[in-house]
Amino acid sequence: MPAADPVRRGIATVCLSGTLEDKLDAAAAAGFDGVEIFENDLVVSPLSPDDIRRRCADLGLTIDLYQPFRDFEAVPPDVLASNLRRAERKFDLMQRLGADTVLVCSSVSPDAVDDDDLAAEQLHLLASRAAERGLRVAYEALAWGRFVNTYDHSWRIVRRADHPALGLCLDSFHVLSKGSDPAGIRVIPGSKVFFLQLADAPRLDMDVLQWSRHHRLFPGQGAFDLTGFVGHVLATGYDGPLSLEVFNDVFRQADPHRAAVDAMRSLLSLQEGLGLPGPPAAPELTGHAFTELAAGDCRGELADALTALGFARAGRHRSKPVELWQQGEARVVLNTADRGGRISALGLDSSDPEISVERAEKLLAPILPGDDSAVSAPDGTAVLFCRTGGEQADWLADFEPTGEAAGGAGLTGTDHVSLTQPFDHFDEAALFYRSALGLRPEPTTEFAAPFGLVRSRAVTDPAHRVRIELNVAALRRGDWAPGVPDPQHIAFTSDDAIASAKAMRAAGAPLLEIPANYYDDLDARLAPPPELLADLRAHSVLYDRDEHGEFLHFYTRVLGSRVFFEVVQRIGGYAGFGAANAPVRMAAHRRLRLARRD
Ligand SMILES: O=C(O)c1ccc(O)c(O)c1
Ligand SMILES: [Mg+2]
Repeated sequence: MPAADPVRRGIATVCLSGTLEDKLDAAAAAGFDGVEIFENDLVVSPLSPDDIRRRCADLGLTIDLYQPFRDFEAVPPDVLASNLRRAERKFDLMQRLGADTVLVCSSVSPDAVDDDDLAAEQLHLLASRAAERGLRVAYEALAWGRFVNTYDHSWRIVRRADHPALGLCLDSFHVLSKGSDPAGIRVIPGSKVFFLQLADAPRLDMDVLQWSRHHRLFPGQGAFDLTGFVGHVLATGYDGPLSLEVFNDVFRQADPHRAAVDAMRSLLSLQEGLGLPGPPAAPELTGHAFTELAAGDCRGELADALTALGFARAGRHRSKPVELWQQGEARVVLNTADRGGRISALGLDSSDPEISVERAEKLLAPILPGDDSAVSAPDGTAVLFCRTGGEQADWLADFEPTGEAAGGAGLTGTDHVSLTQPFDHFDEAALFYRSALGLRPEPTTEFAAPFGLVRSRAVTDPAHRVRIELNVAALRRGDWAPGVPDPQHIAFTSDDAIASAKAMRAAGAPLLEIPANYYDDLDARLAPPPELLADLRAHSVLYDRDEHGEFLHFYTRVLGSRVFFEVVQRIGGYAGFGAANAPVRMAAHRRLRLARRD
């Protein structure tokens, strides 16, 4: 980031996997300025507090917070005495660490009583003990605190305690999970906000402690309005770090270096939303230029299928074993140098490809070795920014036209690309596409598929010219699940799906058969007009409808091990992906795999 960047960025060690050393190394490598040291990470470490202090200094990290100190306030005198003794030992430790602020979270103890005056009096005492050593106390209302569980309540107590070494820790999760109005934060003087912790989360209707301890996400990955929240906090004059505190079961197991980069990307993207210095604005993405398949081991099968779908091999790469297949504006590139039968690259048209790459790089996307117009997405798919048909940098110029003409089956372009993500990188991928590419995430949906729940989230440009659908098994898949491993597909657009299906079937396309039960159920649920239902049934075309419009779509069989094609027709403003029909497709693919094995 430029030297003028005024924002300090921090991360709590609890966000990352591994030992304290692993966590500190990862935070520093990702460019964080500071850390919150989580008590358990220190207690299990063989490093002395002095070692930790030195190590952080060597890594260029400040220790911005020591946390948490629990169950302190509003207790009978004997408990208070023992709590103060506990606090003094932690103050000793903080002085050795060189950390000047301790987080005290609101009590969940059965010893505590519902008495704000007593809480304020005892926190005042704690703050004066801290002040004697040049330390400060940041009081945080846990959403499940026994008596104090909203930020406004914690602020009333801090105001009543009235000690310069006592302030608030505001944590976006506790405020937003309770549905509290964060605008009220604006009345708190910035000098009394000692610390700001940031976490996003999916909207879940569940016990708030469980929600917090297992499902927090980095900003931009969940459903909370973090930009609005931080805007209110900054309006108070708060000038401390933006620090992430994310308890998440997946991140706790993930490579900490990778998770720390994901975390940093979330803060850089948040800064942009706040109008703070950041990467160049995202150029408009204007369409799917092409989708590349690594086809070295299944070129024949893919070429036959594309031919039957009405594509022609329109070009041959001038220097690489790569073919361009085209129909209308739908383009598939078969790269026979690479194997795996997977989608290896997304070619996206950008109004300014150079700026698109520069932005993605600033948002920590790895530039692809050997191709400075491409970055690597979290699942390893290359994302190339291009300008189809432009005067400069037209990627099509790399292809020698073959003169082969498309038979044509009514396909006009690419509607979307669907990529199943590795379980551990789904949230990272959604944030990557949102931040680095400037796409917008749609709400997360879930559906029950034959081999388990599937979670799905699409990212699109505002005009829906680029759509990328990200899917993941909602739970880590067991060994049994025999569905297509990590399926991926390219969906092409047609103005008349039924006519396209007819033409493709006549040309011998390997289309997927849909069982009669589906059409009986469709009739019961949506009652399409009888002639339409008969056409859908006759051609194995699936159907969906919502308040915006209608959707007709059909699929090919799986080609190679995991890739297939879809044809879609959108009528009116239908913006979904026919999620209700996905289990039908999955079961049909499964049946074919079994048949192939026999
Ligand atoms: O889950 C907890 O106990 C916990 C601890 C410290 C925090 O800052 C917090 O937000 C939650
Ligand atoms: Mg917190």
